[in-house]
Amino acid sequence: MTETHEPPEPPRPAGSRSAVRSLLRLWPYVRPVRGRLATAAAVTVVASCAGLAIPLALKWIVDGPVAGGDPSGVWLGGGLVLLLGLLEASLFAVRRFVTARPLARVEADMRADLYGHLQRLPVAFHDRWASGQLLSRSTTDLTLLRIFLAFPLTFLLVNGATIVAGFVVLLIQQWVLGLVLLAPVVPLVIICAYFEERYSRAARTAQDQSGDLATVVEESVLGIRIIKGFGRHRGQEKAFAALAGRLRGTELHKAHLLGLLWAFIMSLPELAIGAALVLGVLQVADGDLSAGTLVAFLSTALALRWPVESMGFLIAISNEAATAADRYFEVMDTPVPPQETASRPANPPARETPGEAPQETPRERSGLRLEGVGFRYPDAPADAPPVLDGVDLHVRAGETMALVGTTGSGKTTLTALVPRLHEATSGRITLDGQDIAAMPRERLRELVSVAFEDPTLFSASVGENVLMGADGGGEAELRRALEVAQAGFVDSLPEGTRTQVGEQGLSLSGGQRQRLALARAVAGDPRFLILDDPLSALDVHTEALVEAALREVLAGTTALVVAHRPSTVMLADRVALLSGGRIAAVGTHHELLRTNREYALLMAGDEDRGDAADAPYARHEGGRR
Ligand SMILES: Nc1ncnc2c1ncn2[C@@H]1O[C@H](COP(=O)(O)OP(=O)(O)OP(=O)(O)O)[C@@H](O)[C@H]1O
Repeated sequence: MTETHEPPEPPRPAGSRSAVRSLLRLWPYVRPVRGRLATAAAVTVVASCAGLAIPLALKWIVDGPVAGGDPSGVWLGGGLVLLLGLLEASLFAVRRFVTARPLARVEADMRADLYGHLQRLPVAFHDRWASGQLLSRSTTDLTLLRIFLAFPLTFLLVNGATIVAGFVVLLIQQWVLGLVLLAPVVPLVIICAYFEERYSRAARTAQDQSGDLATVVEESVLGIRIIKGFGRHRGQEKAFAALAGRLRGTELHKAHLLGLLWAFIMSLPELAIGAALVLGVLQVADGDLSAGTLVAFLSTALALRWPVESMGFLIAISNEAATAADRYFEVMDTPVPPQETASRPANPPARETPGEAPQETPRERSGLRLEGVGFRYPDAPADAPPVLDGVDLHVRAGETMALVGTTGSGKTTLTALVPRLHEATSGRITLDGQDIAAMPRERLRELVSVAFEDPTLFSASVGENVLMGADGGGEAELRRALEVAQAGFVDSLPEGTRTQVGEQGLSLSGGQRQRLALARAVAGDPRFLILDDPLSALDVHTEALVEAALREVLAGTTALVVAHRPSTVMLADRVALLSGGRIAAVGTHHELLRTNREYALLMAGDEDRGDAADAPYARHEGGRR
């Protein structure tokens, strides 16, 4: 952890883009509610017309009953104005009612689609993207889009139409004064175009920065023990303050731009209204214009103030919504590998098609086989050697193979290829003779179960966490899995197996979490078991108990177990040594201790000491330190 903590950069778009084009991409989601939105727009138009009719009623009152000294006419006119006002207000309320529910649905649908897509995207995508960026896209950005659809979208159209209709009314009333009011339109259009481009850029930066901030907060919350343990809270605070300061700067820049736009949008029309007022008064004085027409003209012009002034923040929100749409579709446009939805053709051709029961003969129970398997991480530097290069390994059916190698030799990477968390870049992997590349995902998940070094648990009950590994498994399955993992401690939890474990199982110890993760892996009796150093957090006594129970499970399973310690290696029938991206040696623990210097050094926990070649390997024969 460094003082100037920088979250990984998410992919950011280059160049400019059209806000309209970005927003048009929302159409598939908006289409089902288009009727409601159109109704809301129509209601808003009627409400705006009611508002625009008020000045006309005023003109009638001034030129008619007021000029003619008719009090009952004034009362009638007053009543009419009141009615128009009430109609306008109630129609705006109806608009809200019509749109609220369907737009909440649109937001929920978009969020569900994003979540579903994230689940299908490969692990490599999640390795590359900061979690805060994904979090902010699925929360703040979608809320922004709902707000846009509920308010600015309708009002941009309605206010635009109101402005056009208002100017037509103004020109009909008094075309010279109307032209005076129209004069600011050209400079305002130029200013808006200038503003739009700059505001879009600032909005994008601000939304990305708030995603970065979310990443830092999330990492700080998850890593709170490390931060406290290393006394790094001041450093984290500084890093957070730096990022928050940058976001604040961007928000201020946005506010500055918006303030400038508003200043123009408000002052230019005001100047035009002032000029029209002076001109109108002179015309009334000359007798060229009736006082009623001037009142109506000015009332109409004033009624247009809100639609004109609102354009500033409507454009601003629309820009932010366009940015939110871009950010949303950047994730949604990331293609899901075809294998996530269907099997890909393999050589030899797949022996089963999705949905079919696997065709299997005893001859095909050939275990787990890796043939010429190579792998390179997609974001690895071009000149870096592949992590795995021509791995050949055969784990016989029912056999337990330990996988050992120095730190960073690629053990975890290799184990991740079997459940296809990553796709091998070359070679092939077969399970009982079936190429996993041609196997439907569901089938692969049924066959292979995994437990990783980092035992992630979900915010759910202990039972639910364990039975994730056994679709439809019941109490008996749960008990058996807990027993194998020596996880009897669950019975002393407040609600036994129904106890909720917190985010990442934080309320449990590392060893307890590891045992639950192991129970999850063995529940459901998988035919193939992949365990990545499953006993590393256990004390010697518990480890021995888990090993004894695990041995029974492993007896009927084909297993690949990443091992760092001789005690874990002792669970295995044979051991494979991964070195230089390949399998350098395969044999029993004792054979390799005798014949392979690198293996012997590894088991001695002394891999870096070159002069230890002649160390008395025999002392490890017992398998335990
Ligand atoms: N997501 C990733 N992107 C790029 N490179 C990665 C990624 N994950 C791991 N690597 C690199 O791949 C190599 C193998 O890593 P891996 O985690 O498989 O090693 P390992 O043998 O399991 O190590 P350990 O014993 O410490 O767990 C390392 O050099 C590592 O830096």
